[in-house]
Amino acid sequence: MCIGRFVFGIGGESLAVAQNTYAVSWFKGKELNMVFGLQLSLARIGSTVNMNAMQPIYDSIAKSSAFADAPSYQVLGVSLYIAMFTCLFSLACALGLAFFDWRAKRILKTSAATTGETITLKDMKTLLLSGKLWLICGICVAYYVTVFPFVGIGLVFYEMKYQMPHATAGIANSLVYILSAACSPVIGFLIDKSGKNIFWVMAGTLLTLGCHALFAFTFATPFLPTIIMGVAYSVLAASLWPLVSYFVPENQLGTAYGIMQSVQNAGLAAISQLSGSLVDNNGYLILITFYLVSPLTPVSSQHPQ
Ligand SMILES: C[C@H](N)C(=O)N[C@@H](CCCCN)C(=O)O
Repeated sequence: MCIGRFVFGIGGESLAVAQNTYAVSWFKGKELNMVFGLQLSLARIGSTVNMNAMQPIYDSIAKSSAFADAPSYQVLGVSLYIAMFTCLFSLACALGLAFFDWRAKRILKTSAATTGETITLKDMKTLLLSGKLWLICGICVAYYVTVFPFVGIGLVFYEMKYQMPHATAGIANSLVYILSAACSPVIGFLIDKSGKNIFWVMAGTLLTLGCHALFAFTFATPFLPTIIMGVAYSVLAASLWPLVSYFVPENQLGTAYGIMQSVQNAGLAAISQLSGSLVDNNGYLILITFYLVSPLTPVSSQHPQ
């Protein structure tokens, strides 16, 4: 399983780096934040379908006559084969993209997704010494560790703190992603119109901070902070990722996004472990208080655009 997850991580994250680089190369100076919003929206539709569909798929295979006596790992294997079809769909889309890129290159007599320049060792050194890049990486990791691991353990959190039945807790937990799927493109459009990415990054961070405070210190309905968190996450993600393209030259974008994803994933791996151990040993109040402190890092590391 660990090998499978390792390969999955390499594939998924490389895909994300390529997606971000293509998006900037094709849409910079146009509606870039909206394009990132659309990408986020589709990614979150995928997460929501995954969160809600896999268990029913597994249950219906287990109940089917063909697998009535099958051990659970076989039922799981068949469920994962079904999930594999969405990866094949993704591959088909990538092939379509390659075709359009090749066609654009032929018509425009240029490389569509790059300037034709490749990164040099000198560029790499300049990039690695760029304070702005590391600040964005800091914002990214400090913010994302308060959202993805929170959603990861959210189901049990809603069940335990708010005594919600399993199904209601599942709905509450999916709300962050459902809202993000619905509103990310609109938010991206609004960010394009205002052109103030750093302001929106700060707004998203502060709103998320408020949500964690409500989760930690009140027993008011959790639906309100969950809904706000869905909107705040969309605001942050649609404004943060395009920000890289404002100061990194086009031939270094892939490397810059690769560094950003690596830092993000290193933080997520560590904080997911820490979240589990904090919940088990200290309870949810300490965990949410920890989430409350983490976004302060992005707020304190931002300066006006
Ligand atoms: C999957 C990746 N590690 C990630 O965090 N992606 C961001 C959005 C990246 C911009 C769109 N390609 C996310 O919020 O899911």
